[in-house]
Amino acid sequence: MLLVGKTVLVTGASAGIGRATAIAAARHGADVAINFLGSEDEAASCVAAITALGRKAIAVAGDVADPATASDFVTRAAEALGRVDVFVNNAGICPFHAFLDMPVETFERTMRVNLHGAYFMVQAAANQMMRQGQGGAIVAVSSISALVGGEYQTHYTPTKAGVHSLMQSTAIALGRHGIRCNSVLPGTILTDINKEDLADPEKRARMAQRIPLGRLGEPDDIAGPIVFLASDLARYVTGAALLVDGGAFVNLQ
Ligand SMILES: NC(=O)C1=CN([C@@H]2O[C@H](COP(=O)(O)OP(=O)(O)OC[C@H]3O[C@@H](n4cnc5c(N)ncnc54)[C@H](O)[C@@H]3O)[C@@H](O)[C@H]2O)C=CC1
Ligand SMILES: C[C@H](O)[C@@H]1OC(=O)[C@H](O)[C@@H]1O
Repeated sequence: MLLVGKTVLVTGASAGIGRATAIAAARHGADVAINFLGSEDEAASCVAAITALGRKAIAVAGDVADPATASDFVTRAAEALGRVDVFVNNAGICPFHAFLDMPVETFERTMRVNLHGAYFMVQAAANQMMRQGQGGAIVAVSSISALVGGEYQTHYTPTKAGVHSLMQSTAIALGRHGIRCNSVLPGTILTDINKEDLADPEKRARMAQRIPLGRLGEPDDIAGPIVFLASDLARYVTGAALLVDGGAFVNLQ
């Protein structure tokens, strides 16, 4: 159990990697607050899974693209659970689209959710950790896409590079306060974000073949590394980026 007595906040946690992370944190002894947008039922199901593990949980609705959501989420989490020790910035979108006719709205929405949202959420969480005066850990879900391109992800990959860069800069800004900032860089993980893109069995098989570990990832493959970075086992790790991709990145030829 790596997070006993900690309070963990996760954005976009009603499904996918966020949900797996929230539940893994509870399994490791943490109380958990989740931010979500959309399905109340999915959020309630995540809360139920956490409380079934004997931990406290709350769900707070909010669009991370709105900067006001950040202070609302952090304030309500701290009121309900007492404090904020770990913040996981996970919420994200990837509406696949070609470059040459990228709609302005798609570009701007992707930036606002993935990058602006991360910025204001991390800032709000860090300010709460500062008020508590006992340090903390921030983990951002970046991507292998911070390191490589994607033909239909020209709006998305810069946000993931941006999130990775944000962790490097906040690691410097917050290190003296005992707040560690790291990112995880998942490879391709089977979730709703890529359900449509990977619906073609040939594409899916081609992607899996490129992965030395022989399969696409699942949300729990990412939850473990996030829990590790959030925990005191990683107490001297800050400004780091942990690639969690089954070996895909190094498999050039
Ligand atoms: N699935 C993959 O292959 C990879 C995913 N990632 C990143 O992982 C993170 C989680 O994505 P997945 O679990 O894969 O997809 P997902 O679609 O299952 O989960 C995304 C979550 O973010 C929430 N969300 C979306 N927009 C939001 C907003 N404006 N405000 C609040 N919540 C919002 C969604 O409701 C959902 O719960 C994203 O940041 C994504 O970029 C990174 C690398 C690979
Ligand atoms: C959504 C994509 O399948 C996924 O997102 C990422 O960040 C990965 O690089 C994959 O392209």
